[in-house]
Amino acid sequence: MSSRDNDPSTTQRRTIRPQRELGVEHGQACLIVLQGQRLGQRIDLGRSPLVIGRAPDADLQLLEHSISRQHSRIWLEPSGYRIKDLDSTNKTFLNDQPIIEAELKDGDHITIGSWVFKFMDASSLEMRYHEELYLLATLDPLTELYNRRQFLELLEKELARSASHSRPLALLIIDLDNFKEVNDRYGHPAGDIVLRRVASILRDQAPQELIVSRIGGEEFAIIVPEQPIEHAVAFAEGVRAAVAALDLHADTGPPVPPGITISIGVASRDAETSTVSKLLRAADEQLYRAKQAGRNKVCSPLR
Ligand SMILES: Nc1nc2c(ncn2[C@@H]2O[C@H](COP(=O)(O)OP(=O)(O)OP(=O)(O)O)[C@@H](O)[C@H]2O)c(=O)[nH]1
Repeated sequence: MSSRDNDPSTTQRRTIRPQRELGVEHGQACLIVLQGQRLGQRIDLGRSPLVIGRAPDADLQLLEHSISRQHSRIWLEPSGYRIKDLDSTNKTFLNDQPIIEAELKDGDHITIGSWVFKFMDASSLEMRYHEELYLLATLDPLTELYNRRQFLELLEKELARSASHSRPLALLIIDLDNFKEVNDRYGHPAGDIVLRRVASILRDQAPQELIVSRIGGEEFAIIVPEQPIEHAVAFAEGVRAAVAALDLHADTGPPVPPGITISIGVASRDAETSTVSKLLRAADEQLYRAKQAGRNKVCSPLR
């Protein structure tokens, strides 16, 4: 196995699903990795064709020498999904038979190089079971945002992608202000209502390409791909203002507090923050500055 085979960006493109898209759409199908890196990983098949290959611009990039740059294509026709071998050197196999083009049926096994995928149709019970498992494993039950584990996985992939394409990447760490007081004064269930309300503001404010997660008790994070830090700071300022303007009494009535504020630390990928832990630490340092500066603030290396 070459060192590139360990690249964490492998298979990243179709695996990142913003929260709003969670749930099986009618007609949607997926591939499950049965053999290869990230065993059990699910790749959603939408309405646009999926090109599988070794090339960096393949929709599903598999970094393995036995796989051609453009190896196979899967696409949706009115009758269902089809697969075609793109004249690859080592062929595409469907249920162990080499194919040129074929219809995909629920449960089919696709072999490309050393990878084996299982095709699952949205209507299959197994697909629904996988969907449930996927949601349980990746979502925070209170807010239905991504959980910490999924956040860390997505951040690692986004960092690798941003580095390999020399694209910017920013990270926001968001912490509720004086939240202990909310719990102490209004009770834990009221605290949960506040957390859910803040989560829904974050979800509503964030454009679809942003990745919103709950990474701790009263701590959230938003990954901002493809944006310079100036844009991420402007977005953070908008989120901070939207939460500060919340009228919780009007929304739900007592026993929740009348309002809540948040502090936000923003950092972006550069030579000093090129790993998950370094980028997290940089954003945390900015969050600390925001708390020290009196809370209800956005801090970043810019200000
Ligand atoms: N209701 C509720 N409270 C939680 C949950 N997870 C953590 N907390 C509470 O969040 C509070 C965090 O308090 P601290 O870390 O002291 O921070 P803080 O009071 O927000 O103060 P600053 O961050 O300095 O503004 C604690 O009271 C935790 O019990 C949760 O899921 N639900």
